[in-house]
Amino acid sequence: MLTINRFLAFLFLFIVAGLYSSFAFYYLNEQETKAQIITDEFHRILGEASYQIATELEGIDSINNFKSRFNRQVAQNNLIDAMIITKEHEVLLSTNPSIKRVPHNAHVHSNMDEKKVTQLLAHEVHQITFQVYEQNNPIYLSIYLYPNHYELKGYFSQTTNTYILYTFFPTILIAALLYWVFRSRLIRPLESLRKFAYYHDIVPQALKIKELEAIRSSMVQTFQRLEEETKALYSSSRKDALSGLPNRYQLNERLTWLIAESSRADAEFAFLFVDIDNFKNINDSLGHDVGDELLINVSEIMQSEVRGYDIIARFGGDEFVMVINKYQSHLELNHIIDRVLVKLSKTQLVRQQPINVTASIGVAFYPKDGDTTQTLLKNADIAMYEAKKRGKNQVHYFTEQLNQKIISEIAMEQELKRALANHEFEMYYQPKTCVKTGKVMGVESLIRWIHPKKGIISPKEFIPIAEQTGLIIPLGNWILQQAMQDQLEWQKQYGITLPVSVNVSAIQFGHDKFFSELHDLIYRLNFEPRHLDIEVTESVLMGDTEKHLTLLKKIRGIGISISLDDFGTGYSSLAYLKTFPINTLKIDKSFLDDYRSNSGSVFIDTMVRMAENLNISVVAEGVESQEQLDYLSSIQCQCYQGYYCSKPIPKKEFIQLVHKLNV
Ligand SMILES: Nc1nc2c(ncn2[C@@H]2O[C@@H]3COP(=O)(O)O[C@H]4[C@@H](O)[C@H](n5cnc6c(=O)[nH]c(N)nc65)O[C@@H]4COP(=O)(O)O[C@H]3[C@H]2O)c(=O)[nH]1
Repeated sequence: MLTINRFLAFLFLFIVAGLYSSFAFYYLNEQETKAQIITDEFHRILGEASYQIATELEGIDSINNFKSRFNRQVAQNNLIDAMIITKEHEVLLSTNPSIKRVPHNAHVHSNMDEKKVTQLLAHEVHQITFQVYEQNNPIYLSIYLYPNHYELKGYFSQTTNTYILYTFFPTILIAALLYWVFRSRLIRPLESLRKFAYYHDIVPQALKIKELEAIRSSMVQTFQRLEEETKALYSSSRKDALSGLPNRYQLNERLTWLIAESSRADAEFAFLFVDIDNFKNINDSLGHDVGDELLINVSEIMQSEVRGYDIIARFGGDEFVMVINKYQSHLELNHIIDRVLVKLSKTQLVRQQPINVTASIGVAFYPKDGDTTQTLLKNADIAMYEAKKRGKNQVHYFTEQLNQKIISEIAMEQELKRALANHEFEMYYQPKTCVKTGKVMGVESLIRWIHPKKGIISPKEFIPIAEQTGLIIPLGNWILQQAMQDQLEWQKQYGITLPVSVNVSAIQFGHDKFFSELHDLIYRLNFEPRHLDIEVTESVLMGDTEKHLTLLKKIRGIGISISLDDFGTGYSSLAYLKTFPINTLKIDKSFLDDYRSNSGSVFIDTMVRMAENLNISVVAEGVESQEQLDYLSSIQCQCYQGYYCSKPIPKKEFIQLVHKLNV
């Protein structure tokens, strides 16, 4: 590729060659002119001498009269070595006594028209022949001129030196000057522009060449603009646009730095994952603008509670991360978190609307709970979810135990999916027995997971996970169908008609299609609805009251009865019993465990009396002994469930049990 340096080298060679050839032309021309002048001079001398002799010679004997003139001529002209006059082969006169013979050199030329320097130097002798009369007889004389070759060579070599002197130095000087101009005005500026374009560091000085200066100034402007844009982009890519807090990228960077620093100093810091409780509701009901402003408020509140070296970042949506370090004790850290929670829960005025929010915070510690950003984030997130589960508006600290629990829950989810597809579930049945007669009055269906490796798994282990993952919907449908089919089978095969109770979880109950699917199933199986009892817990009543009341009424409307499970353990309210169409109260096992104590018996007695007054039947759960049964009998509780009668058993065993008890 052609570079400027190469181009300049070519240019200089061209200039040097041009200068040299023009100087050479001038020099050669000049040499030729000088050679011509010298030759002409020799010509003139010979011509003049021949004329003088021809006109003045009186007789051949008087030829020596011209000697003095010839001597003078030779003496005056240092380019002439000698002159002689000859007649035929005889030397008549000579300015140099050593020349005694007529030159017979083959190189003697009489033609003096050629004017080349080399030929001038090559001529050894110049000659002219002319005619004179001796007693009226013509005779021919010749004059020979011997050039002084030593002087001639010296003369021409002197001009050659002068030529070299006059051509070499100016050429080198001009070339050097041109090179300097090009280098300082073109090559160096271009090189500085190249470096500037590549490194963007040193801004080149203003340039002398107008076009280059235009390029330089436009480059400077462009780079300045690019730098500003890059800065703006860098800042926006690291900041959350809404709150102005660092975003997750900046958080990652700062955490990486903090982890390195803490690892060196062997220090601990707390990683807090903060999630605003029910933020979606605020967004949905009050609009995104209000939601956005609320998030700004929240970020300001959090900022006001931490110190400069702590980090607050918006992680996305309503999730924030706080990294708190340099606290004296966990107590101090807890104070900080508490302050944030308290301040957040105070009524906030957003667009003239008073809004109450709370937050759930999960805490993981570096390095105890994780020594990478990912692990800390994951563990703080797990802890945050635990805080939510425990009722929100609180902080929960991560522990490895909790982590393991979550991990096994995740594994359980996968296994549950597989189990559902592989039909690994089976319904067990536990009788509801009459306290007085000991006969089976009804039956509760209780699911079991027959795991191929682990054996029977209790519903307490997998139902909560099925609820969390939504698997409870297909599983719940299967349970209902299985319980109804078994009930129908007992009727048809054994003539046993017992109402079957099926547990329905709050999530299953809240599912939009719950009623329609239940209705379809009953219709499809041709099942008598009054033989079905649905067991719900108090949490079902606490949710969307209006919706659930309507649903319960619809269920009751088609003839299905409703039992309230685990009664007395939750937020039992008399209002529920008044409002909701409940058929049966199931007194929780914990009360029966405690029946001997005064307070325990009072509760059981009160519940039985209250149910009686409200025309609601009662089932006491968890009866394990004759004493408990006697007690129930003494307070006129009609029905019980418990190991005392039977544990939950497979359907075939259950039928045998019914046959045995209901004789
Ligand atoms: N120690 C003791 N325990 C007794 C006694 N009598 C009954 N139990 C146990 O008490 C639990 C009663 O069921 P739950 O309160 O509805 O509590 C159930 C229910 O909430 C849930 N569950 C069970 N099956 C299903 C189901 O098919 N669907 C749904 N959604 N949940 C179910 O799992 C929970 C646990 O079920 P299980 O392990 O079968 O445990 C059953 C039963 O085996 C007793 O005398 N002593």
